[in-house]
Amino acid sequence: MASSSRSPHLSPPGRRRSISDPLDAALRPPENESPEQRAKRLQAEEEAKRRSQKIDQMLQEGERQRRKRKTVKVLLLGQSESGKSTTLKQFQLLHAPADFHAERIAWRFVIYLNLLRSVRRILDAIAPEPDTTLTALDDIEEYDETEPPAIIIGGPSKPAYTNPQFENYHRRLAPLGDLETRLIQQLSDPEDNDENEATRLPSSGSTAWTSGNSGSSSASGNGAIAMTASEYGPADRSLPRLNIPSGSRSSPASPTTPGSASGELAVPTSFNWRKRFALGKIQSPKSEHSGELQGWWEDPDDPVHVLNKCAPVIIEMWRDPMVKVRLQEKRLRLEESSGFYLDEVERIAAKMYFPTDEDVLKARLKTTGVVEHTFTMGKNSEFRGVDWKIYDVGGARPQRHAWAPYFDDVNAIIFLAPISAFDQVLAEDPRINRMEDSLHLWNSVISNKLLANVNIILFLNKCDLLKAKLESGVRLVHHMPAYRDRPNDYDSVSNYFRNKFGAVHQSNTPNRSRELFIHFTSVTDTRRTRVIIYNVRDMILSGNLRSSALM
Ligand SMILES: Nc1nc2c(ncn2[C@@H]2O[C@H](COP(=O)(O)OP(=O)(O)OP(=O)(O)O)[C@@H](O)[C@H]2O)c(=O)[nH]1
Ligand SMILES: [Mg+2]
Repeated sequence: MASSSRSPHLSPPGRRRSISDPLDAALRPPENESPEQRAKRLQAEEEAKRRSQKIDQMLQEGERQRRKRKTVKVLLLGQSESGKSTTLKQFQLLHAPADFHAERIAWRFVIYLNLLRSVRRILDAIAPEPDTTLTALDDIEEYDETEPPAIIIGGPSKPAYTNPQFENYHRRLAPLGDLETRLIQQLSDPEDNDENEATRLPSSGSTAWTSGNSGSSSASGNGAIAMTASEYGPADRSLPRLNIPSGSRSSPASPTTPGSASGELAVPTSFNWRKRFALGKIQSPKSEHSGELQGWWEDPDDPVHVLNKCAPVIIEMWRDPMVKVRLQEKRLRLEESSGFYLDEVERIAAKMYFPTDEDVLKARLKTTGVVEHTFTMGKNSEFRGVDWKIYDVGGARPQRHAWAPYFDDVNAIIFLAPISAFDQVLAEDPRINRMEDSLHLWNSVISNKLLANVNIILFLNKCDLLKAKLESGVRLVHHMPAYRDRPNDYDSVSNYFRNKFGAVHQSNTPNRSRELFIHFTSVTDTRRTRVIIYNVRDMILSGNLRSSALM
């Protein structure tokens, strides 16, 4: 085969073109090229080559940057109600405030439900009770009498009780039963027919909202209320009703487990309820004149109207001195419970109520499954280009099996232990003291070999509640005899817990050189938590980036 004479720099190595190749002919220098023309052509070719090299360089830089983009994975661990989701909300408030604010309105129904749960707890507490002679420990099956518990739970039972106002409150608040059902249906995923796991509360049953069976009230001294769909009283048909999509009405995938002793609101991770209720998505009536969306408060079917109508009764009941005495007798400190809004009923039940940041941080919605959130460090951050992935897991016992798959490539763990919970039991298992559970869980996390090189940050959380609890006279030694005669003040107790958790780490960590970072937190407090989060974030990021030589 004949070969042509071509400019060598135009011929790709290893490839020979036939003389008839039109591209080759086009690229060949003109036959009668003058020296000036040749110089010009060579200059143009040089320029093209320079441009091409520059493009190559830019592409390489892009690739280098892409590879440099690092994801730091952080796992939030701890028992149920330890504050994991609240910590995630604080991260969101810091790194994606616009999203957080856009979603605030979606929390309205959750907040209503939290308020209704508190009302239900009061009604249960003041319901007539027959004489009982059992002690809390007698109630526990399999309790080994030869071995006293390390941590004491429960307390002695009370004699028969009747509250003269019970029937009155009960009757006037009956519409809330129907409202609660409707709110739960609203928050249920119409597509999801799976049975959603919900926390089993240590109560034998709730009488709230129901009529005629007030003598069979729960005797739980723990303030836990069970809610079952069948227990709701007859709905007040004269009240405005909310339009429930037919899918959810026929197969209510209730966030609680109907028929079981469960009362904790939980929406499955797969259902994006926040999006459904975000601003602009709410079905509201349109103005007759402009056709524009008006507020939900103009919708006669909106739940706010029932709540608004019952608000004066709720306030009256909450302020009733006899109710206060009863709650004290039952050691029910509702102020310290999750999702407490009873002191703000007027504001929450107002027709134009719009949740504040604090309201959203206080709202209680149990996590089921694992929720992943990604935040990208902003342009002005020294960690720009870094993705910060946070996994929020369900902390209740039946949820914990889902944690292990995330241990593989995690960079840091924020473990939350609510240190105010020393006198409480697990909602899902009333035989177990919360503090005991937290310490066990802590031990299994820090002794896990897979996590040996993972940064561990411990949040000793709910310090605000711990302070309030100790100030109200609750003594740690009554629940943890090992505390003996140490002072019962906040500093002594919080340091005791710090040492206890620190000692468990010291003795059981598979990595002796691992540093443990401990913070005393109240993660509902935005100002203080912000500072802690900044410190933790920078520590985790710089530690991880440095160790992978990317800084
Ligand atoms: N007062 C007070 N309340 C807190 C604090 N931390 C969390 N809470 C409240 O406690 C409740 C439970 O917090 P969550 O963040 O939902 O708990 P969680 O660990 O995600 O629980 P699960 O999803 O069941 O695993 C919420 O109502 C929070 O507002 C705190 O430090 N102080
Ligand atoms: Mg959660």
